[in-house]
Amino acid sequence: MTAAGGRAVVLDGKAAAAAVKADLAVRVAALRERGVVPGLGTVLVGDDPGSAAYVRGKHRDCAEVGIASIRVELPADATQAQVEEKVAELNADPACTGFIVQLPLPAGTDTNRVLELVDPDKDADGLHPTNLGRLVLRVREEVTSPLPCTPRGVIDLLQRYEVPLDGAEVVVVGRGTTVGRSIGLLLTRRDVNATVTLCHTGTRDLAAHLRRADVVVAAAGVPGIVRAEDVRPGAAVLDVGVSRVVGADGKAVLTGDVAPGVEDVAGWLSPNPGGVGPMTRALLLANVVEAAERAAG
Ligand SMILES: Nc1nc2c(c(=O)[nH]1)N[C@@H](CN(C=O)c1ccc(C(=O)N[C@@H](CCC(=O)O)C(=O)O)cc1)CN2
Repeated sequence: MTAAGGRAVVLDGKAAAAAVKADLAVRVAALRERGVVPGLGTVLVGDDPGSAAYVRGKHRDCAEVGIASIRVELPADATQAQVEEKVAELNADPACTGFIVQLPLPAGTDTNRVLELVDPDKDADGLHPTNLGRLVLRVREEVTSPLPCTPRGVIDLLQRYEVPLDGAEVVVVGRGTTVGRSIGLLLTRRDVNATVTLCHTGTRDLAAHLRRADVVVAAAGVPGIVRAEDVRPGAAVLDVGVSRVVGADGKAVLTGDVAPGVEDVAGWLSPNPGGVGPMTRALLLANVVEAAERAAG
């Protein structure tokens, strides 16, 4: 499907996530018939309302597909040792077949140290150094270790809507851990075959990069950083950024990285909300189910 009438085709993440979850529900039922119950654990540290809402959403999704839920919560002033202890408990818990530590962790917590302590076989986020390393090493073959959820969601959406990726110029904006740094590894695998440029705050002329992109993945967390005048007509634009801004009515609203007007230039556009976010959640469940399937043989 391509754009018609000058407006972008919507990359509908809610519909795509529903399809992913329907498939997973069947696979979970098959696992349960074999006596295997996949279980997702979450570690939430602190009282950030956004993080708490994401974690609640993850457990709602689990209930939808038949995955068991294990919730661990710690106060914002939890020590590094307390966070590490919870990770160790989930590593040892047979009811937990995969888990995540909700990010960001409060200031003062060593995030990398925490992520390193997650058992790579239970790493539902695909962010353990071993799994990121496997992604680097296995660029030529089917990767069987968990993949980071948002990059996986971006590629799934692009492929579902048949956005051409073979030989495409992809510009990623943002070099964060959960998206920017790893997405290039997936997009440059031989079965995808895109060419990737990773732009960030040190990039000299972002607009020049954007203007030649066939696909833009905006994951900077800077509202409106991708402007209509910088998007090549017909390009696919995926809005992954999430920023909390205060609206005209004084209320906080979530906003993405893509400025209004891009929908009139782009060929495909993932809305925000309703685009990559729901896919991030659905592919987290996929990582949990696949880990349980691998463990069950
Ligand atoms: N351990 C992790 N922490 C974080 C990740 C991650 O992948 N693993 N990503 C983000 C937050 N995140 C998942 O945790 C996430 C963000 C957004 C959505 C989502 O579905 N958003 C909706 C809108 C929700 C709203 O309106 O409040 C959408 O885009 O439609 C899901 C998951 C940082 N932390």
